[in-house]
Amino acid sequence: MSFVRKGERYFRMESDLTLESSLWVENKRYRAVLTGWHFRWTELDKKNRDKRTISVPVSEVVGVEEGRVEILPQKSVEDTDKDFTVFYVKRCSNGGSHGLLWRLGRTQFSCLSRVLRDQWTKHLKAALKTHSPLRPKRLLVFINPFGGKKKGREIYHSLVSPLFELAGISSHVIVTERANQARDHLLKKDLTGFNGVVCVGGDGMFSEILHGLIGRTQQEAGLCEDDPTVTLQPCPLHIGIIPAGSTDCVCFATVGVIDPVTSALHIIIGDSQPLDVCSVHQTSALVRYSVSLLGYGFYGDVLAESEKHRWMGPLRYDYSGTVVYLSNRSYAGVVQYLPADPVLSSPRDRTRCLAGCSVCSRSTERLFPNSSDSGSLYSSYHSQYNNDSEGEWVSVEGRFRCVSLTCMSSSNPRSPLGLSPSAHLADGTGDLILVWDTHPLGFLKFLYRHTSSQDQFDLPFVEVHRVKAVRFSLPPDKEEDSFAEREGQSNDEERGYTDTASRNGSQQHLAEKGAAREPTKRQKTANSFLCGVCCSKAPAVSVWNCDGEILPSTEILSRVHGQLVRLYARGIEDGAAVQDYREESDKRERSCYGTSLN
Ligand SMILES: Nc1ncnc2c1ncn2[C@@H]1O[C@H](COP(=O)(O)OP(=O)(O)OP(=O)(O)O)[C@@H](O)[C@H]1O
Ligand SMILES: CCCCCCCCCCCCC/C=C/[C@@H](O)[C@H](CO)NC(=O)CCCCC
Ligand SMILES: [Ca+2]
Repeated sequence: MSFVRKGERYFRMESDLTLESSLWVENKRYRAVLTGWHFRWTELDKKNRDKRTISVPVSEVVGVEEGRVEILPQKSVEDTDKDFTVFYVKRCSNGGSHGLLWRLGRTQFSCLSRVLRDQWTKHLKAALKTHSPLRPKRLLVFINPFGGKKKGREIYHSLVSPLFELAGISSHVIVTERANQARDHLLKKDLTGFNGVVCVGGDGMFSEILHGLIGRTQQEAGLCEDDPTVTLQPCPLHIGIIPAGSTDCVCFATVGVIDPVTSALHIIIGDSQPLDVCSVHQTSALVRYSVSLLGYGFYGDVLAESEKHRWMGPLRYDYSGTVVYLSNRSYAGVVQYLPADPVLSSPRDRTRCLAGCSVCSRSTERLFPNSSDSGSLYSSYHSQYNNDSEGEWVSVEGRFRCVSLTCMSSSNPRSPLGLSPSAHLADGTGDLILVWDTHPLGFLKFLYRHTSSQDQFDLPFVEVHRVKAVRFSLPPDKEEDSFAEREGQSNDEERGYTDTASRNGSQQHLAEKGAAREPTKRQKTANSFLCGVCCSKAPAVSVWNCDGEILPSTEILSRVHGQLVRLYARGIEDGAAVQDYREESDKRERSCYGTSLN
């Protein structure tokens, strides 16, 4: 430890990264301390009995500038030689809902001397380098100018680019001129020097980036994406999502809010959230990848219907949802699945995957057993299939309202807890949700529960399984020309739950779930009303909705690839948990977390 005399005051340096001295903020004197992990300042006013401390984790410092600096509404620098400005992440409440909004906090400090100022800026910058190894230096940014409300360019240039500049990140920006341009660029062009890829757009644009990066990584590793048994190579580049689409489900489910500034700050500080990805194959050829929804039946039909009403914008999903619901369809199918280890977690354990999730961390340890530091993460990737004994496939057959597979919760503003509230972002499994054919009011109840915290799986015609892989096929009599049939013809089968039990090849299964029981009089009335509204002829097959794209195949095999990509995110921060942390540290040292309680 050394004490350095400067003027009449002392400041203390314990090592290269720690520093302590008096600093002034708006004429008030503070005791400021930089330890390895935190930068804290406490007011030294005798009347300040509470000793309020502002504490910012070094990993959440966005930038350190000499002088008195503002960046909003535009950058201005008052170049005084005893001052410096620290920018950092500041959390704001999000109206009580999950997920916290992040904003740029800024404090301008004054020192007694220029030497001391230089010490502070030097130490803070060095601490940043040491504690944030994944901060990007150079990013490749794709903007979809037509996504959502067509505000992608404006959002990037007014809200995101100034923050990147402040953080010293250089970016190469490409405004796309056609669909799949970003994917093709990532597949073919030189990506040397980039730490990550940022997509400004919605789920469709994210999917392009996902396909481009996964494809490029496998090409370079000499792996065949078509083979569902191959252990794919995780992508070395991180993906950042700046939400600017009409549906931003991946952003919502991984950050907790749909907010460009919050997402930009996660990118800047180099947050890293691994994400499971499902590969979807048809007869040994890769069809697509999915992260949020691989859905047959209701969700496929809604997407197909919504394509006819694109002019309605995001409202088309509500409209199409109503039309499809009223058409009261169910589909025959054979679903086979490979259960995940039930000891690790369950889709009905009522836990939530939040920032720092222990289930996902254990999965990281299993997948990357020899990596103590994130730099060597990919070199030690553990094969998911060759070392595990695969386990036994389970098969069920019957009529379904919908069959859905999601490898994350897929929470979104429409459904704040998502399709599977206890699913994990990075545990190497997906949740298979089977909704057996049922009466219309039952299905409405199932859908409605997605909008509240009521358990949508606690219904007799719904089951959920945590799985590693899923196969879907048509029952033997429906195998031929399924896609053509959907497109052109229809069969004469009548719909409705009353015939479910007799047609079901899985009687025992249904009996267990109670779906085969006789309808009540009230249910019969509702059903006949709804069937009057719906079309009497419906196709025998549905389509697959794969993250908002219709798949060209009905019979598929899907496999979950644990942690195949990494996002600049950290999972959903629970407002209550951060509050608890704040109160804890308040009790301990009367500090607050990244923001002043004043
Ligand atoms: N310049 C472009 N012109 C036309 N389409 C584009 C362009 N750039 C990207 N796309 C495509 O637009 C689709 C939708 O983009 P995005 O997800 O950003 O917006 P969205 O409004 O949420 O989309 P959706 O129409 O799926 O709701 C993506 O699948 C992407 O491939
Ligand atoms: C009576 C109230 C009924 C309310 C029903 C709420 C059910 C909401 C569940 C929403 C699940 C969305 C899952 C994510 C899907 C995305 O990968 C995909 C691409 O953006 N979106 C769609 O396919 C868009 C298709 C959206 C289908 C609804
Ligand atoms: Ca998962």
